[in-house]
Amino acid sequence: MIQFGVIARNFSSSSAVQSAIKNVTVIGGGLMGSGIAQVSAQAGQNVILVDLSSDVLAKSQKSIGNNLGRVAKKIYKDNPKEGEKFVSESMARIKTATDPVSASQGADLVVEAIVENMDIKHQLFKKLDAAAPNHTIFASNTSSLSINEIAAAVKRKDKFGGLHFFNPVPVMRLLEVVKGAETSTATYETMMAWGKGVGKTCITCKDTPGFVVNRLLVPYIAEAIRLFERGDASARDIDIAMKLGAGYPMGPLELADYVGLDTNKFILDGWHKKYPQETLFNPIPLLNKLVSEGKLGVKTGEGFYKYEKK
Ligand SMILES: CCCCCCCCCCCCC[C@H](O)CC(=O)SCCNC(=O)CCNC(=O)[C@H](O)C(C)(C)COP(=O)(O)OP(=O)(O)OC[C@H]1O[C@@H](n2cnc3c(N)ncnc32)[C@H](O)[C@@H]1OP(=O)(O)O
Ligand SMILES: NC(=O)c1ccc[n+]([C@@H]2O[C@H](COP(=O)([O-])OP(=O)(O)OC[C@H]3O[C@@H](n4cnc5c(N)ncnc54)[C@H](O)[C@@H]3O)[C@@H](O)[C@H]2O)c1
Repeated sequence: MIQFGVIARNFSSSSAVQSAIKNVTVIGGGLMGSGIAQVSAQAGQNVILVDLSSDVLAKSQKSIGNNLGRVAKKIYKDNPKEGEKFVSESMARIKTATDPVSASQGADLVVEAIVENMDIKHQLFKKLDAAAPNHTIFASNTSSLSINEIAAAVKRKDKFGGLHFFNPVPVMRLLEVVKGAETSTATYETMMAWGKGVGKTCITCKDTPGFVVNRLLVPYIAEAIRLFERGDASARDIDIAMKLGAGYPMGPLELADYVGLDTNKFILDGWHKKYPQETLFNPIPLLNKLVSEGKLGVKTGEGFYKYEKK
């Protein structure tokens, strides 16, 4: 059961975000960007959510509205009127745009949550670096790429770091705050204060592949897929084992479907290339087969499991 009491407590302490950041531009209005925009707005931040596609933005605004409703039902269960006010005021703080440059002109913080592709992230940050105010902090929500390597595209390396949220953002209470080699202490402290202010429990780590959680999740999920591929156990039993045996809310194969098998494959292939001697990161024929057949998990209706189309 999700501890909404914790979210409520975080929310109340975050309603006056105690940091230098008031205006946040989130670039990438997909799964993660929409969640980051939501938690920022509900903590009182002014948010501009940017995506290439206005269709994506329209879909994301709808899902943000629905998810705010879920949060409101928990926090204001005895006062629905207040709940409606919470939702409408939070939604009013979120603007959308398709031009990242103009959307970053007034930003104190830009959080990037676009496609996990180094070249595309470089192109975006290079463009923003030349246009955004000098004080603006840049952060990437990347799952698996190096913060230092992404920062190579900008001059403001002292104002660049990692803010790694977890899916689904409104529910997962962790935020990994990553200090790059040249991130200044002031930037790091501002990111930590902002993360706390939007209701997250912040941990910090160096710029190491996968930071903390994914570095442990990658081998875990990879080994679960190999266990299934060898026929040692069924997908269902593997997932039940980890839910009842290790207390996880989702089993590894369920989680792989939830995050997306293409994302899993992308990360594994990237780390195999970077660490060819590490057998834990070896390619997995079954994963490659599912991805090649377009069975990407929840987002396509089938992965290790079949899902009803919503
Ligand atoms: C091949 C191997 C190598 C590669 C492997 C790579 C793996 C790692 C890398 C993957 C890629 C990137 C990963 C990323 O960088 C880091 C991550 O995000 S890792 C994933 C972390 N997340 C999890 O582990 C999720 C675990 N699951 C859960 O916590 C829960 O199942 C759930 C998702 C919260 C759903 O909860 P349930 O109880 O099952 O179902 P409900 O639907 O009832 O939801 C419960 C409760 O939560 C509220 N809620 C759910 N979703 C949202 C939402 N989107 N917004 C707001 N609220 C939400 C909902 O209100 C429910 O409460 P109720 O309404 O019932 O009162
Ligand atoms: N999915 C997860 O579980 C998860 C969790 C944590 C971090 N991440 C990371 O967050 C980032 C986004 O992941 P996601 O799952 O939200 O992906 P997504 O595909 O749901 O969303 C990405 C969005 O970025 C948009 N986009 C792509 N290029 C763009 C550009 N140049 N300018 C503006 N918008 C652009 C796309 O239109 C898309 O809507 C990735 O770096 C990923 O590694 C993902």
